Amino acid sequence: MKTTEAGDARTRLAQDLAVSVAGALREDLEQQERVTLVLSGGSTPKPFMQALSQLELPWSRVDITLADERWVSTDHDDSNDRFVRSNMLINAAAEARFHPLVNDGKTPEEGAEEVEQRLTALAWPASVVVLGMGGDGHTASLFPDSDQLDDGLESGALVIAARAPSVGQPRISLTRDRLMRSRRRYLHLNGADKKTVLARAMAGNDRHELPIRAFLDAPLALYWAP
Ligand SMILES: O=C1O[C@H](COP(=O)(O)O)[C@@H](O)[C@H](O)[C@H]1O
Repeated sequence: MKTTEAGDARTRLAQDLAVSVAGALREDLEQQERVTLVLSGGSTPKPFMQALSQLELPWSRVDITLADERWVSTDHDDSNDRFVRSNMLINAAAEARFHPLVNDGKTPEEGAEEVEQRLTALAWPASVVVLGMGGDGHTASLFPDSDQLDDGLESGALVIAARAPSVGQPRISLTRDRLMRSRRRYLHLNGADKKTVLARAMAGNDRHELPIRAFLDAPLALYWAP
């Protein structure tokens, strides 16, 4: 496929996903006062967030948080917080309330408890969780080479501090348990490489090898473009 065609397909996919997510939030907002939307960082979600931000919704009743975050300052290039503020909390969605995963703690280990308390106050189950996936099969910050992977997959905590040799910055991540406390989950992927990784994940069951597997045993809507 030519690059421009792939780009068009990714843009259409991002728009379709935005329409689905907005529909889900609207549906839940008819039943409850506030709803929770959990988003992922990384490069894939940018056009999705921009499309979603333009859709009409009672955004002031939407609480947005992240599946994971790098423990960096909020003006750092790698900050998901900054990414959400620049690409999601704009247009109509500027009215939404954002709940960051970072605080003044020097490390995620130091800051995690306060983040846990803060996020506990949101409406759970979340209406929507949008996951991404890395080429190593990680999702959120549940990395195959992380000493905290078992905790992330098994513990009933809301968040964990996570470190992995494969990534430089310390992270904070929602646990599998919390990500699964959601009415709808979407997996947003672009590219042939990620399709191959997902196919491998679907063909096996070792969650330590490919942590995304921990999310494949329950409904997960796949949004993939070449
Ligand atoms: O590091 C991360 O990577 C994955 C995928 O990122 P992408 O750049 O390939 O879209 C993301 O889902 C995850 O939340 C993030 O921490």
